Amino acid sequence: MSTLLEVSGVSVSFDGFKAINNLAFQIGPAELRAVIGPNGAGKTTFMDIITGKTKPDEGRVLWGEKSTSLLSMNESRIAQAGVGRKFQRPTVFEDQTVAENLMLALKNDRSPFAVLGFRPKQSDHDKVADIASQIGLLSSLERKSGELSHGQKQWLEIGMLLSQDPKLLLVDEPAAGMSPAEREHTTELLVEAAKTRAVVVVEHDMEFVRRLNCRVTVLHEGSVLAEGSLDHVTSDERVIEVYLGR
Ligand SMILES: Nc1ncnc2c1ncn2[C@@H]1O[C@H](COP(=O)(O)OP(=O)(O)OP(=O)(O)O)[C@@H](O)[C@H]1O
Repeated sequence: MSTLLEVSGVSVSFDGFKAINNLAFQIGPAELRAVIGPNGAGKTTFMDIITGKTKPDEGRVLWGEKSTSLLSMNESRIAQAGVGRKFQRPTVFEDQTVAENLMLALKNDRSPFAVLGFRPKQSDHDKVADIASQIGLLSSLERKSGELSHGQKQWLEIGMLLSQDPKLLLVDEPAAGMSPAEREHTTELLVEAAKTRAVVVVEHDMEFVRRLNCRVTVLHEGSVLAEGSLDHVTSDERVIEVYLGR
């Protein structure tokens, strides 16, 4: 299997505390992966390293067919290279419609000035409709985003990221605060997205992780403690110890 992202030997310390410790992680170009781990395991720092927000003290982060190092790139270049990140709280433009939010994201320029002189082509409208259908918001295109439910706002933001066609999508706790029906739709959305790109989902909710039905990486104290199917990792004695404190 080819590799899209390869992290190896990565460590980072904050004031002498090793938040990431000799971390190794690989993901393929069309793969869904769940990353779990107790509080403070290093999940957020791991994503910060991939997106360039935090630079590690040592190690390698290689990207794409040419194994380009992401470490020499700043955050915006890493985003341009195809890394999209969805934070926990949705950050859509509440006064704009769903269609307008998607159109803005499509143009990859969120400044209102860029929109003033912008005349969307038919192909842009088609792409917006296509993404709205993927995220289940086709019938809500003309609604103001502020009127959407929490779950719908999360989907809209995922759609805004998808419209930029990232090769790797990092998603932080997508199921938090969602109703059971919304969680189910989110699962489908992420599984579908991972058919054509790599998707890494950081999640605490094990039921949600089970439904993703994908390979799971367990982080603990900044390293990979276990990796494999959810059944495999949850039957690992060390994982049980970390989660249950035994
Ligand atoms: N900028 C920072 N300065 C100092 N310590 C930090 C910084 N960022 C993270 N840490 C510490 O590094 C460790 C890993 O934190 P991180 O947020 O990556 O864990 P996490 O797995 O995402 O946790 P949670 O599930 O609670 O979000 C924690 O002990 C945290 O306090």
